[in-house]
Amino acid sequence: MNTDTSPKIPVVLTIAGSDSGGGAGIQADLRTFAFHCVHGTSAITCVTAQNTLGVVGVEAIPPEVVVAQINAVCDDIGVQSAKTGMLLNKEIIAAVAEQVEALQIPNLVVDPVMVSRTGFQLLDDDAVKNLRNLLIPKAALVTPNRYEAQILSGLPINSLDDMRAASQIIHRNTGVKVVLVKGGGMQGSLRGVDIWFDGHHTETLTTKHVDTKNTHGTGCTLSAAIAANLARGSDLITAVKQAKEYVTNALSYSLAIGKGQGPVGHFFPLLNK
Ligand SMILES: Nc1ncnc2c1ncn2[C@@H]1O[C@H](COP(=O)(O)OP(=O)(O)OP(=O)(O)O)[C@@H](O)[C@H]1O
Ligand SMILES: Cc1ncc(CO)c(N)n1
Repeated sequence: MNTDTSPKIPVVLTIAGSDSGGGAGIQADLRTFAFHCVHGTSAITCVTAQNTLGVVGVEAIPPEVVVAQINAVCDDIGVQSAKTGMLLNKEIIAAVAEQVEALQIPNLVVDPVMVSRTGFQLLDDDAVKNLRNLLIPKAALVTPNRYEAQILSGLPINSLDDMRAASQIIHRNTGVKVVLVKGGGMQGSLRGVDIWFDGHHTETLTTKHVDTKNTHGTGCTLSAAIAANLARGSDLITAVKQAKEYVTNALSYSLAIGKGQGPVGHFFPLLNK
């Protein structure tokens, strides 16, 4: 084959856990990458047994195997951006932070995954310190949800003003370039509202609230879409706005599968054709 005709496709890396139900984690990330026309690569940090009802088991991948996956991808293929999702424990976080630094991985989006929607703990209690001190400072963007923003800022969050205050504290405490506090865990129409803080400007990013119980994977999908948009050349605020639109569409076309909270649906570009 004449490789000169190969399209130039950006490459993105996800460092995250596997979700057997296919709605979140690595599975959501790779699907999101494909629908953004970027080539997805992965470093799996843990394997979860989960479905739409919740998480029933989790097994960690040894940190050196996580590192080997990151190196295998970066040494040969190279990436234009990366995201982290479920990292599970402090050893994996420290190893990932070291590789991000050593390999100078660009455009890092950190989704500081801590607890599933169904209340299952996805990060050890003693791992928050490493997330805050080692990994988040290396990110272009950190995307805590309501619960994660409360843990990272120490503030209870019940209003938009609380989300704004938390974003500023997280920015100050970690030195991350930009904080996006997500509103999916808030009440009513605030569920479609996120707060952006870059150290100078606060922006309130609003998309229409979608009334559905099938919201599994919104956070993973958002951070994966942001990383994909960055790899395609969008600036950060544009990447976030485009990703929010994608998530809103995915919520509108979410899948009523399983007996619990179904996943967001990525097939909207292919439907009604
Ligand atoms: N019902 C909704 N309608 C519109 N947008 C929503 C809704 N729920 C969540 N979002 C949006 O989805 C994105 C992810 O936010 P959310 O707070 O749900 O993340 P998360 O809790 O990390 O997700 P996950 O359930 O995957 O852990 C945000 O941009 C948020 O505004
Ligand atoms: C593997 C995995 N990553 C992230 C989340 C958060 O939605 C989840 N439930 N499972």
